[in-house]
Amino acid sequence: MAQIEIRDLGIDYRKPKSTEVFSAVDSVALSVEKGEFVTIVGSSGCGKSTLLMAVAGLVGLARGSIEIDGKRVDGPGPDRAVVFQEASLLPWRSVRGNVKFGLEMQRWSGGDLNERAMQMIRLVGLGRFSDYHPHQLSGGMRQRVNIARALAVDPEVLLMDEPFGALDAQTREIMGTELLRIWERAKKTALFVTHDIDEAIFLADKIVVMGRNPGHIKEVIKVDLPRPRNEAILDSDDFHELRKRLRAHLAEDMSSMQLVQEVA
Ligand SMILES: Nc1ncnc2c1ncn2[C@@H]1O[C@H](COP(=O)(O)OP(=O)(O)OP(=O)(O)O)[C@@H](O)[C@H]1O
Repeated sequence: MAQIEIRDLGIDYRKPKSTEVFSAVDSVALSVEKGEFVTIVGSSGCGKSTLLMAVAGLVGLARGSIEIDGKRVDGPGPDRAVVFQEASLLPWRSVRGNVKFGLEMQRWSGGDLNERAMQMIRLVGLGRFSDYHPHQLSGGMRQRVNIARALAVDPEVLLMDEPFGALDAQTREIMGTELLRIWERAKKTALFVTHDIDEAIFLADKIVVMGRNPGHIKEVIKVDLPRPRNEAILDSDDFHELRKRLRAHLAEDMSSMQLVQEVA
């Protein structure tokens, strides 16, 4: 049995200042195996975040179902942790305090809590910075704290919405490699939304390519590149081939968007 099973998913939103409802995601079916790293790509507004938030239990479903380990998702739960684009850290708490915060919410306490927090901080490579406060960290370091906080509560599934979107290209690449190292040790199932084609390939066991109007899955591409991966893989023929395939998908979406704008 797959760990995440999405069947015939549909999500509707209300248009701003209107009673009219539109379908943001429709007829989405997806299976994700335990421990798999799945990236989600597609042009802006095609429903990537909506799909991720639905798995997080933060968006209501209009149609279909989502199951995690056979249990229907009907709201947020401790089996899932979300990492957003902006590191949402408490500025008055240290790195350790921030990581402990998530654990406190789940009623951890005492020495266990401190040990668990430090274990996660070391896992993301910030052992020396545990007493620093968010304003004393770089953007990449802040996102590591965010990831440590998400992993600390030991979720089954890690949901990431453009977690490196606000970082510069070089830091982003470093964070990608770091994330894979962490993921390989933490052995979590991961769903990762990104605009970046190279990032989508580099991280994934499989890539979900979404199309728009309404958001749907166009293709699921299996990535057979060997692991562990490093930047050298970006120059391999297989990587180039996958990049070409994804670019073609996105170009197709862009040209259909232009057509809609011209007709309008
Ligand atoms: N809370 C909301 N209420 C109404 N419409 C929404 C809401 N959230 C998203 N939408 C709309 O739903 C559609 C899908 O949005 P979503 O953010 O899921 O797309 P996305 O692929 O993640 O976009 P991007 O890549 O730009 O972040 C868009 O048309 C967006 O405007």
